[in-house]
Amino acid sequence: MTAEIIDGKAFAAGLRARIATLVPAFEAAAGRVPGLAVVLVGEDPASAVYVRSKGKQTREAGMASFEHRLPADTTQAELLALVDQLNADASVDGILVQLPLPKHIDEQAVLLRISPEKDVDGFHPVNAGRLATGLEGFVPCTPLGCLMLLQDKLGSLSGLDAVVIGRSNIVGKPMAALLTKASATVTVAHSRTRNLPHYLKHADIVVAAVGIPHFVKGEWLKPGATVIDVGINRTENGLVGDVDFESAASVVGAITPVPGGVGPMTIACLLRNTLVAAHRNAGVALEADAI
Ligand SMILES: Nc1nc2c(c(=O)[nH]1)N[C@@H](CN(C=O)c1ccc(C(=O)N[C@@H](CCC(=O)O)C(=O)O)cc1)CN2
Ligand SMILES: [Mg+2]
Repeated sequence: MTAEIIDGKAFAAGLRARIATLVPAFEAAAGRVPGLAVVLVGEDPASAVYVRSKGKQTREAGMASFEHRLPADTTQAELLALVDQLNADASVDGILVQLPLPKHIDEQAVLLRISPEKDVDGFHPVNAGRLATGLEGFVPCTPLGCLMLLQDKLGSLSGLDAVVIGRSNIVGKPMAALLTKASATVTVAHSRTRNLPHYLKHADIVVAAVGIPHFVKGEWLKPGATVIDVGINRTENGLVGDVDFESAASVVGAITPVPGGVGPMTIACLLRNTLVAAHRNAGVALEADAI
């Protein structure tokens, strides 16, 4: 193995520590701490773990965590009523509805109901549109975390060739928008792309978010490339990424591991977005490059 392992877990811990240092100044100015409401519907075990981590890390950063656990048979109307209540609650700066939702609930209808000013997940079409047009808004946490790791490793991304594998609203599309904004030359590939190795051979940056275990092979990658593996696939051999780590690590320059790469960045960026939301909602200034 020749690749540098990008330690997302350590980077995320540093980011959370920086966020925690900014909370007291907000509290002094606003007379309250930032608040994050997290809503979990049903008993999906992985979602329950993520929601527990979000609550714990929110409190550790000195913010208020409001956790709402609803039964799997909650109706869409009941969930929308809770979102309305959280939209109107001045102690709540950020609202996050944990995905996936049970099948009987229309995910888009719920995400549309969250006030864009409290949409710390960045999933509301208003925030997606703001990102697409270069306006200030909330950027989805996972791609924001990927961008931070890339910029930390590479500095400027200007002119670099990037391939994003995956076109979801949560990762692939916002990732492509962020890389474009950073002046990379971006190709969006996905599970139906013909001849993916053709695109990857030229890619200085690869972000794999396709949801297929070990999908990307080392021999497809450009020597020295930087690879960000967003995949979190539960297999009988444990948690694995979308990249075949073994073969990739002998070719590329740097790669994120799974676990311990992108995953921890997701929650750290959620705390970042919540702190930003709190400043905007309370009309308190936050230095542009504070976090
Ligand atoms: N409303 C949202 N729902 C979901 C999001 C999201 O950003 N907003 N993302 C994912 C799940 N997710 C956070 O919610 C998340 C996934 C993974 C991790 C993480 O730290 N992973 C660890 C491994 C943990 C494990 O063993 O499972 C790692 O990769 O090291 C944090 C958050 C879908 N839903
Ligand atoms: Mg896809």
